Formats: sequence, C-alpha cells, structure tokens
Amino acid sequence: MSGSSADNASSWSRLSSLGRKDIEAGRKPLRMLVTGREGQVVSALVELGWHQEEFEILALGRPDLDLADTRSIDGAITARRPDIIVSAAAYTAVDQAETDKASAHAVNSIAPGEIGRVASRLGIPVIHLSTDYVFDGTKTSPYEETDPTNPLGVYGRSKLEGEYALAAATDDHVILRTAWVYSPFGRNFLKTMLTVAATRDHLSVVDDQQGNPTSALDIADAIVTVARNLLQERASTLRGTFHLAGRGAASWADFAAGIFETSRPMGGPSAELARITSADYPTAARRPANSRLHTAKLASVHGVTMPDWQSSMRTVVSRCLPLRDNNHQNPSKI
Ligand SMILES: NC(=O)C1=CN([C@@H]2O[C@H](COP(=O)(O)OP(=O)(O)OC[C@H]3O[C@@H](n4cnc5c(N)ncnc54)[C@H](O)[C@@H]3O)[C@@H](O)[C@H]2O)C=CC1
Repeated sequence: MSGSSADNASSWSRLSSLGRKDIEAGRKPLRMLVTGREGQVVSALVELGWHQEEFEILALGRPDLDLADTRSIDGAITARRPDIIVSAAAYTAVDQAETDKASAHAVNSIAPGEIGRVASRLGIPVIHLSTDYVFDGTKTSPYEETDPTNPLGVYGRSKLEGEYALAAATDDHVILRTAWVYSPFGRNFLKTMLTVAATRDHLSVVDDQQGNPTSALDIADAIVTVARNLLQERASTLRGTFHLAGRGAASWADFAAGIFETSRPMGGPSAELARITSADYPTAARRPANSRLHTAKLASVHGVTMPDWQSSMRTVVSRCLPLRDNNHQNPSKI
C-alpha cells in the first residue's frame, strides 16, 4: 500500500486486472486518485478496487481534498502524484443549486479547472464526470457529443463551465457525460423508490422525461477501461468528450416500474404507479424532457459498451434487498 498518513481515512484500495505475468514481472499497480469520499461513482470505484490489482485507488475527499478550496486541490494532488485522476466528486443537488449558486460554481465550475492545471503541471491525465443536464432536452433523438449545449438550470450550467475549465487547462483529459446514476451506494432514485414503496402502496412518478438510467457499477468499469487506454497511448483521438450511459431509454416512471417488477418477486417493496407529467411535480430546477445520450463514440474509440439499463438495474435492486444501509462493505471484512 502507498499513501501518506493523511490517507488513513481513505486508503489506497487495490484494483487489479493485472495478469500473473505482470505480477511476476514485478509491475507496480497504477495509482488512481478519485475525488470524493462517499459518492456513488467513488464508492463503485473503491469497491472495484477490492477485486482487482491493476490500479490502486485513493478516494480523497474532505478534509484532505476540498473542491471548494483551490489550494487544497493543488496540495492534495501534488503530495500524492497519482498516475491518473478521476474527477468524480461534484455538487450534485440539482434543485438546491438553484439557490446555492456559489457552492455549485466553486465545486463544479472552478475546481475542474484547478484539477486540470495541477494535472497538466505534473503530466497526469484526468477523467472528469459530467452530465446529460448540459442539454436542454429539445432534441428528439439521443444527444451526440457535438450537439449544442444549453443547460436549463444552475447545476447543468455549472457542470458545463467545469467542462470548459478543464479543457482549457489540459488537453490530456476525457470528459464522460453520464446520466441518471443509481447504485447500491449513497442517495439515488432507485433506492428512494424502494424506500418509499416500503411504506406506501401508490406512487406518482414523472413520465414525460426520457433518459438513460446508468449504474455507477458500470461507470466504474468504464472508467477503468478509459484510464487504461489513456495511460497506454497518448493519441489525441482518445481524449475529449464522450457520452457514457446505460443502453436503452426510459422515463422515470418506466425506471420505477422496472425497479418494482424486479423487487416484488424478491419479496421486496413495490407500489402501484401513477404516471404523471413534470407539470404535476414542480421542482426548483427544470429538467430536460429528453436527455438520452448517444454512446457510439465511446464504444468505437475506447471499446466501452454499456449493458442494458434493465440488467444493471436488476443487479442493483438485488444488492439493495433486503432494505438496509447499503454503503459499501469490504467483502474481505465480512
Ligand atoms: N447522480 C446523477 O444522477 C448524475 C451524476 N453525474 C455526475 O457524475 C459524477 C458522480 O456523481 P455521483 O457519484 O452520483 O455523485 P454523489 O452526489 O453520489 O457524490 C458526490 C461526491 O462529491 C463529494 N463532494 C461534494 N462537494 C465536495 C467538495 N467540496 N470537496 C470534496 N468532495 C465533495 C461528496 O462528498 C460526494 O462524495 C458527478 O460529477 C456528477 O455531476 C452526471 C449525471 C447524473
């Protein structure tokens, strides 16, 4: 294990697809610094780290790394000098961002630029997570990377500014725009549906927004593939912006229906669904009606093909049942 005493609370965890030959050849694991400590994507990467040895993962969040404090970003990265950085942490409270613009701006717009500047100085590639909410949803087919952006709210705008800031700071980056993230970790739509259905028989869920439910477990797999590619080849074609999302589209109501159809036969919670419109369920931030993402570029350039959202959803539902606090548990400690 590597890392300083500051890493105690968030130790380097091992990610391996190193073959026996690599290990016999004494090849050292590559060091991946992930921003954030307990987010969905962070937790999925840490968990992946327990099962593999190609990368050592350091999930670094507050107080060691505070994205709202640019000096802390420089200090945290410079002290650890990883082989690659995954910028996964963000201000993700979409509605709260409408009234807390300063925090969203600091974490989502400013921090990625600082990460990029430090990474560029040290010669480290950066994989940065962004969002489908950079689009306004008026397109009638899935969004491609080259489509014009036009965020509807503060969160989407702050994430788009973060994309610009990172790209201006370093060419050695990949921006992965993902969508509708769920997992056994943290807070997300899938876990909310199961929790609410445990106490209510009827639920109203929005049916006029279309997107791609995406498992953080699949995102973690994809990040490892992209990281490997970036570290193996300097080609500019591997860099830039890519869309990463579960295969197949759904509305939130379709997603909820799938969750309950999976949960019910497992003896888990389920509820009757009423399909409603966004107008029936006003939120502080407007959401795009269509935020489906076209993912062919990531498949052809990086070889990443995502599973159907239904099959990934079934995996996550089964991990969430019976309902309990599903924050990651190191299997080696069970
Ligand atoms: N959750 C979703 O549905 C979507 C997420 N994304 C993007 O994917 C990425 C990962 O999302 P999730 O894992 O779902 O996020 P999450 O909300 O589960 O976790 C965010 C993490 O960021 C950390 N964080 C927040 N402020 C921080 C600060 N000042 N300093 C250090 N750490 C801080 C939090 O502590 C948490 O660990 C984010 O960049 C997000 O914008 C994109 C599309 C949809």
